[in-house]
Amino acid sequence: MKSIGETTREHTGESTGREAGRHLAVPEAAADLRAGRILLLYDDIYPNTVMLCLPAQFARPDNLQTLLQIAQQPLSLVLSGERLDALRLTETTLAEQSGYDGQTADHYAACIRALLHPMTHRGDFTLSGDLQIVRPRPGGILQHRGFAEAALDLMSIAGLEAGAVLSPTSIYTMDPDAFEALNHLASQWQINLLSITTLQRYRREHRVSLVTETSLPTPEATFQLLHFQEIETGEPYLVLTLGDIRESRHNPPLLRLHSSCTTGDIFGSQRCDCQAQMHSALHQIAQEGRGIFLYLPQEGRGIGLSGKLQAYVLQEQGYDTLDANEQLGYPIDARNYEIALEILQVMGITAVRLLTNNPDKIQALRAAGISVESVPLQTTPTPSNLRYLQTKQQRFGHMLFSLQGIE
Ligand SMILES: Nc1nc2c(ncn2[C@@H]2O[C@H](COP(=O)(O)OP(=O)(O)OP(=O)(O)O)[C@@H](O)[C@H]2O)c(=O)[nH]1
Ligand SMILES: [Zn+2]
Repeated sequence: MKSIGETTREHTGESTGREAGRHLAVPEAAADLRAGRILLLYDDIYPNTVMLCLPAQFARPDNLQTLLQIAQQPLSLVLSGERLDALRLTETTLAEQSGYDGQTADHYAACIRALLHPMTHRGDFTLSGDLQIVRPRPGGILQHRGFAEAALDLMSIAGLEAGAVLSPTSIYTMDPDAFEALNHLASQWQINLLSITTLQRYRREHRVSLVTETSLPTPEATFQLLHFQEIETGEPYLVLTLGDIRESRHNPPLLRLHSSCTTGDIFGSQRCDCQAQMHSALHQIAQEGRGIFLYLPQEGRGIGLSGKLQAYVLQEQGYDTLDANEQLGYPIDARNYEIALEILQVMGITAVRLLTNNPDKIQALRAAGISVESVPLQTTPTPSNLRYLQTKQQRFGHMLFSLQGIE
């Protein structure tokens, strides 16, 4: 008789049909969770209990009843450290303040819903009852091989709220008939399975996951919108694509790597030329009917909105954009393009025509083996952004031909 570990190491992790009770790859497991389905998590190397996992945001009396029926044990709720700190909760058991009537699915559902609700405060609960609150260790499954860490990593990969309901089954992976019992449980309840090793490998190999794909009609064109999410931080990376962008090697598509600029992109700030660059890039992609626009959460060249706005105050006192960053103790440019590169790799892009004036971006892509032809993205200088553009040209090395002849 094979142990769970032996059997799953033989297993490819790939799957064919959509029938339940299968061993899944991580993106499939994430899709199951997004569909509100329960997942069976098991450790295929270290002895442990097999765990049922449900996204907390989908917890309802009916699916909690299913968990209680399968496991016949009290439920646990994993919340992020940040959420538990906000609720001022340590690992403890608790019940809803009013209406507690024992271990029922209705009670659990109300309690979980309340704990997830952003307006819930510490005073709304009394500390009694049988919902076990679990705080995952920082760093997720890469730091600690536990179910709580696995569950919250999975929620982030799936783009779901950072909360998961866990319920231990009576199957223990050291039992001689564990594998048969696990498969029997999975097919009896139509639940798919995911091993901790599969998840850990995915986390080692990926920093972002593709959460949603939808379409986005804009004045320029109707783009395909891909929402990638950084697993560790939850930061969004939005990709607009147009046309067939595969086959990049022989016919490289236009690519814009656009660093977010709230003041420019949203309000049209004239301190910089970000919005003009954004519109120009989208327009050029639309004109060609083909290309990629990647919106990177790198506000203020990576120092964040607060830092950038403080830098603006210094610029009003005479500092240029580079010296203002340094004066505040920030690097002059805190960006890197590692996640953008991972996204391009996931999308199968090996050659691009990069819309930029920034030699660092060209260098970052070439260093990663992407063939890059640079396409200037020049805007017409305005009185408000001329000094900013001149600083970029003279001190950051940007290739800004539009400034030639302007004093
Ligand atoms: N710290 C800081 N960031 C700024 C300032 N003005 C714009 N930014 C940020 O700079 C980034 C845009 O960078 P740019 O230097 O305009 O352009 P680039 O992305 O380096 O290069 P291009 O591809 O040629 O556009 C965005 O993240 C903006 O929020 C500023 O004065 N200070
Ligand atoms: Zn800007």
